[in-house]
Amino acid sequence: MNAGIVGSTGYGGIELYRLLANHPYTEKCIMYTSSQQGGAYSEVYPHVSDLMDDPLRDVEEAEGIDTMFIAAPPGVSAELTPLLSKKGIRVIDLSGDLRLKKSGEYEKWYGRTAAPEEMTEAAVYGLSEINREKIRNADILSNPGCYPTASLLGLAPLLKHQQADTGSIIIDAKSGVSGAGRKAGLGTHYSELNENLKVYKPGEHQHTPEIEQQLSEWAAGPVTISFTPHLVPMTRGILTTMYVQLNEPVSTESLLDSYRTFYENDPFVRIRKPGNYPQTKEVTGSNFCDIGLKVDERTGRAVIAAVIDNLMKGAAGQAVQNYNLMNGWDERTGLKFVPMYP
Ligand SMILES: NC(=O)C1=CN([C@@H]2O[C@H](COP(=O)(O)OP(=O)(O)OC[C@H]3O[C@@H](n4cnc5c(N)ncnc54)[C@H](OP(=O)(O)O)[C@@H]3O)[C@@H](O)[C@H]2O)C=CC1
Ligand SMILES: CC(=O)N[C@@H](CCC(=O)OP(=O)(O)O)C(=O)O
Repeated sequence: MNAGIVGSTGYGGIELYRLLANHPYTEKCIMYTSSQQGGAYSEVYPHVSDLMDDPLRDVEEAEGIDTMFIAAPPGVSAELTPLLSKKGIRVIDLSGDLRLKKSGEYEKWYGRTAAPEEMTEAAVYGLSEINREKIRNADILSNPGCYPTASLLGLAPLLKHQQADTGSIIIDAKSGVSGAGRKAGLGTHYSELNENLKVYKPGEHQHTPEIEQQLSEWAAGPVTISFTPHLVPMTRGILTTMYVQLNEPVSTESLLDSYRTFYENDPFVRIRKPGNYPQTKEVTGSNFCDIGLKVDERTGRAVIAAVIDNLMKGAAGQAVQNYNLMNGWDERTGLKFVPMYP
């Protein structure tokens, strides 16, 4: 099986290379660029010297590829996916281009022209644990956003079991700076970021409709959330802390039991014990999503904490998990990493 990476020079691209280089069923990995054709990949990333010195190529020349991973800014996949599909190449898109199904939503939140409707319709939303059966048959896979992955995995059991007051959901999210990509601007300059913490895009972040779309499907009715992301001075990691009013009283122990049952066949979701809340460092470099929670009996709210590595379960890791499912392989193939610690 041969794979290609569009956007290979970015953070999502280099993380995909790290995974595919060790993937037993991927013979070749071809690296594409829109700006640095001809140069060796190891010139962009010297840490892969002697491992990947192949020249970077132009995607227009793509051939002999079975699956193309697209890890490029918004708008690229909307244009490229129809062309690749026509060539019979399966697409796994890490951007937000194919995630929003409702007409007008992409234009509203991303401020640009949406992909052709038939592409968005054909794209399967790749939240692996929830959509496994559809993913197995996908030719176009839309990989979830980093914040939506942590938020949705943390909320799925409550929503699917109709235990949540769906008008009450607050998601307070924090991300490491690699989430902004390699070419991020001034806001990610060391001296702006170091010893600092800030809110950005409260109520207007592009992942809001993606989370609402999935929650509404589970709740079988419209769900509106309050979603506030924060930028944290660390390289990798996302922590989402979610506050949900419960419909009926339930104990922490019993809610944790129902989460454990819900995810019992999902090797990458780990549910913590009562009183144990996951930390971003505990999943770094791995494809795990770790979840801890407490029912605050005083307020009747569940407080749920979910952590992921934004470049792994939030991007390249989940993309490879979906690649495995699409090819009928064990979904853990090439992903059996113990998290890096400390
Ligand atoms: N970073 C993260 O944690 C996550 C990122 N994502 C999404 O994945 C995508 C990639 O993000 P990330 O790797 O962080 O971003 P980066 O900015 O690090 O890299 C993006 C890469 O895209 C390439 N690119 C730019 N313009 C074009 C173009 N017109 N055509 C083709 N390629 C282009 C660039 O490489 P070159 O100039 O060589 O072509 C660049 O290296 C984004 O859509 C992002 O939103 C999703 C989940 C998490
Ligand atoms: C820290 C940080 O800046 N994170 C990025 C995540 C972007 C992303 O993943 O964008 P799409 O999934 O929409 O392509 C952001 O908040 O915009």
